[in-house]
Amino acid sequence: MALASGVRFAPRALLRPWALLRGTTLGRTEPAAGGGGDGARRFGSQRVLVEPDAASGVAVMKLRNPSNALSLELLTELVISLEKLENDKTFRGIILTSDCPRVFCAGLDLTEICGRNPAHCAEYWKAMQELWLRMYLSSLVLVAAINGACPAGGCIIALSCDCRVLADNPKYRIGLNETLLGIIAPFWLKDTYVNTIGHRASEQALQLGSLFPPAEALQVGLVDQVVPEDQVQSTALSEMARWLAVPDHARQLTKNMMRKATADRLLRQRDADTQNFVSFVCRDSIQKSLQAYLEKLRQRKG
Ligand SMILES: CCCCCCCCCCCCC/C=C/C(=O)SCCNC(=O)CCNC(=O)[C@H](O)C(C)(C)COP(=O)(O)OP(=O)(O)OC[C@H]1O[C@@H](n2cnc3c(N)ncnc32)[C@H](O)[C@@H]1OP(=O)(O)O
Repeated sequence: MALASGVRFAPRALLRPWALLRGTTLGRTEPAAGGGGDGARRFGSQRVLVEPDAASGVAVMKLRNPSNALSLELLTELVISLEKLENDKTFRGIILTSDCPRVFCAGLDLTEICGRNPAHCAEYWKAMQELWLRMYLSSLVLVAAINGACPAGGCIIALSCDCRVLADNPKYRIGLNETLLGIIAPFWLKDTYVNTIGHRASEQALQLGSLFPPAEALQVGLVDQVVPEDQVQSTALSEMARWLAVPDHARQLTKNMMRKATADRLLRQRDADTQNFVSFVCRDSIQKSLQAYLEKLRQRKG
């Protein structure tokens, strides 16, 4: 972590050369609609589309998985896209949004932990930890433009950003609803919640598994702005400008000062956290609940 320079403090050594890029098209670049020079070239993969604007130093990163459930592939592609932008000094900020109607991110992809062996569950959870660590400690400004439902793992992604703009639609609820699914948010999610909305509000919201509609999310401090749906992107850009008005080194070191202890706590206990997760989700009772829940989701669709 090159803390002294104040430029890059995301822990590079965290990234493992996962051999799981099956079926991805990472690194492919294509001209953006309307053509243009280098500043308009977008790149991406099956599940993440990146639209970089070199002139402003801001890239828009769009999730485009079904329901944006956090599959292993999506987690990996997000980490790689993030790293690519962090390594390119042209970029100072990312707006993270969804290309999927009505859903920002459906949280953990439950098919990754339902009926899978412990080794797969462990690989999956490590990838989840990795993305959170990368995002939470990113040297870039991350603004979440939340244009859809944002439960559980979706909320974690949003919380790891520096700022959140939520579309004013009562169906777009946000929060950590794990308890209602019979699961428990691990300590680092709890810590992130507490860092964002404070201890008492987190205690209540975590125990009750609250999913907040926009006005309540704003009131509790879970999001920074609630705006009409067609203004989410423009508001995210205005927020970005506000954050980018601050000198990078001062903002980055301050961000690190605020977040490092929380991230370090996970880094110290990463293996134990993985073991807890695996032994928990591999229990018969949890597997049965997961199966029933997935079935309910599929039936609800019809
Ligand atoms: C002391 C011990 C300590 C132990 C520590 C261990 C802790 C272990 C637990 C760890 C907890 C980690 C924290 C994170 C948890 C999670 O994220 S759990 C996932 C929570 N997410 C949800 O509950 C969301 C479920 N989905 C929905 O509510 C809706 O789908 C939606 C997001 C609101 C979108 O609605 P709509 O647009 O109407 O789409 P649908 O038709 O409902 O869905 C489309 C298809 O997508 C599938 N799908 C949806 N969500 C998921 C998902 N999360 N995983 C997998 N698949 C999902 C859905 O089934 C549909 O599929 P098809 O029918 O095949 O199209």
